[in-house]
Amino acid sequence: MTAPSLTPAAAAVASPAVPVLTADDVSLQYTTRERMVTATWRVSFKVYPGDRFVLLGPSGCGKSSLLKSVAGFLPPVEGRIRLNGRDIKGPGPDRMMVFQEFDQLLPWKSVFENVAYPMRVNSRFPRAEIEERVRGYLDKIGLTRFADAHPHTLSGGMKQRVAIARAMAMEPEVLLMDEPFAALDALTRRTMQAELLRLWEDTRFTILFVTHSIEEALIVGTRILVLSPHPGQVRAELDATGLGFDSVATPRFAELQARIEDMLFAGRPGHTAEAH
Ligand SMILES: Nc1ncnc2c1ncn2[C@@H]1O[C@H](COP(=O)(O)OP(=O)(O)OP(=O)(O)O)[C@@H](O)[C@H]1O
Repeated sequence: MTAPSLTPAAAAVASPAVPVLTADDVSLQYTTRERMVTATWRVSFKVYPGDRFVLLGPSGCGKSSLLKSVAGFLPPVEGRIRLNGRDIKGPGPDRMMVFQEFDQLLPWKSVFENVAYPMRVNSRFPRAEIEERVRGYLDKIGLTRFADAHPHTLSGGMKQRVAIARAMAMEPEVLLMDEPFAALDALTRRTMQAELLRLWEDTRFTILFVTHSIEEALIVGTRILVLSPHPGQVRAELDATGLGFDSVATPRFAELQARIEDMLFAGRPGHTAEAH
């Protein structure tokens, strides 16, 4: 009897050992008229289905550039990025991005239409399913009552929720999140982190999440890639499985936090390893 063949995506889900996303020795550069900037230098990592994979590092280490490259907007000058075994050649609906900025929604469209928009301009789902899918995702993020509202009437947190619903509704292979909560106040940021974890518990989607907050990385991430300052190189990959809000005061959380701080700040003024 021959084994049933699986699509690359289905095969990746069937075997947790098959990465959904692979970056091999990825170097990224920008060439402007005045100079050439190396954003990352030979960065490698693997993201497995259901990972909440965090890229963590100081400002300018190339986190956003890596995300842009995975999204298909910035080809590597060296190395390869593959999604389900295929080289990334450009943007696609299998990788949806959530940004930090509150102005990522279309201001002239309602919340409902914002969430529906990528589905309407893509053939990923049958037309007849779109409305139901939008309603389902608005319900998931608690914004059903605001379906007809326009973005300018929403708070920052609500706008980010809409952006997350819009990206999730496409059911991408990887959800790309570029400091999605960085512009929110501390309280709303916590709420949104908790909400993301709740949504993840529901469907275990794959997330590639960029942050420069060590605490956020430990709360949100299952695996953390620590990058050195500019140009970004891999310092370490850490397992943060099982950590969350409940573990903020635990020895394991403190130990990982201290290790990351040492990696990022050792030798800098004001940093002493004994402080931990
Ligand atoms: N469009 C661009 N043109 C030229 N240089 C750029 C461009 N975008 C980013 N860079 C440079 O590439 C390097 C990496 O930038 P990137 O935004 O990826 O870092 P980051 O780690 O995401 O930083 P931050 O946390 O501040 O957003 C920086 O030196 C930055 O100045």
